Amino acid sequence: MSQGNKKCGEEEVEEDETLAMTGDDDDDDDDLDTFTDGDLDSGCEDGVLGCRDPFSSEVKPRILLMGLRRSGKSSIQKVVFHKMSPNETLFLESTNKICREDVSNSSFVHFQIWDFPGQIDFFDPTFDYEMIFRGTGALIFVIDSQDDYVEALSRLHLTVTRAYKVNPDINFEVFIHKVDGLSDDHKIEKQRDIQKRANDDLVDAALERIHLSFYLTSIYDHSIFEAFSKVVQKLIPELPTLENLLNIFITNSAIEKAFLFDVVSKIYIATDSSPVDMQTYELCCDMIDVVIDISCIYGVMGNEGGIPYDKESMAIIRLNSTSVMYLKEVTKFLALVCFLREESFERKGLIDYNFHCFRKAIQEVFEVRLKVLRSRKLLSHRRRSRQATPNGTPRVPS
Ligand SMILES: Nc1nc2c(ncn2[C@@H]2O[C@H](COP(=O)(O)OP(=O)(O)OP(=O)(O)O)[C@@H](O)[C@H]2O)c(=O)[nH]1
Repeated sequence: MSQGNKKCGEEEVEEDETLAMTGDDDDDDDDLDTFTDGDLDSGCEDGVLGCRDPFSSEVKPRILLMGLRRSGKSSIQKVVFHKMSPNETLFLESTNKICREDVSNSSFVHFQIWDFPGQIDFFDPTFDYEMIFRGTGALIFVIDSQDDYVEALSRLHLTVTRAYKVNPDINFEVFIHKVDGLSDDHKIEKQRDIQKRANDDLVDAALERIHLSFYLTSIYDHSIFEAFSKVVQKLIPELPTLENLLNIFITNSAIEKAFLFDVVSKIYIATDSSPVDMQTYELCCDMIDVVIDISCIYGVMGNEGGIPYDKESMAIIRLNSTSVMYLKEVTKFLALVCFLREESFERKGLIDYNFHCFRKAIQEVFEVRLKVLRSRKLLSHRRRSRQATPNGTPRVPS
């Protein structure tokens, strides 16, 4: 099914801003001074985006997209989060500013993506890279596998070592990208070579403790969604609980595989502990496309104009391999997609009952998360008000 349904995808993005870099700034406590006033106003009011909030990296982690020019960073962002069709990315213009975007699709998927222009020197003294790396959850470094990657590897090394010094908790993710043009053997060979060289560079710098994760990706198939799913999953603190709930659900319902999907982005935020088979994942993505496309055509649009996806959303697809795919709404943004044998599906009543319990448990996890977020906000609000005098000016330390 088509991935180019922009209408369905548009709602996922709360805001899309382009930040301009300005001069340097010594004040470590106020990250935003590195950007223009306009950006400050539009992007970070009340600490909603958490830029001034010391807990921001936990509340809304940043995912940085870095790499050389034309490696495919903007294309990845557009295809995964804007439903742009891969062919349209041919016409994307080169990014010349840092583009920041808030992704708040679901109760669990909340983060900011910062797309960096390939040609900038982010170690320029006027550029506050410490501020950027400090609030970062994951750094995705994109390497164009169809190009000579010697320069990309040295830039990767520089980026990773600098970032690690500022924030050792960053997850370093390397996308060996544009592998659609390579044969299977060639892909494996490239991955092995890139992985070896990147790790050797770290060993030479006595930084072997830095862990790099590698993924073979392309916007022309589902590999980019799968890789992004894994990157995002590492940033979800509730992941073990979600996996556990899925394990309990599938064992009690004779289901073979279950994914918890963020419907808009098709990122799966959790799955049970059995291994993920790429074909199964692709079928699940296609099923979501079918449901959303059919709902867009025949469904009733809500007042908010979001995707036509609600409590009633469900679908059953019988495959000719005697398997059944079953999709059900879990929350406003999440769907459970299951794979099971036809004979297991005869006990649909039991599956639906177990699903009811599963959904309730997910909602409880979500409520706990909300409570934690609220208390963090309150805490940072109190800290800020303690730092300010009644008329709002900063309190001068006595
Ligand atoms: N074959 C192939 N081409 C891709 C893939 N991803 C991106 N491209 C192409 O690569 C070119 C550059 O993509 P961009 O997304 O603009 O690259 P960028 O890294 O954002 O570039 P800058 O903004 O200059 O830093 C475009 O023509 C894309 O169509 C892929 O997975 N496979």
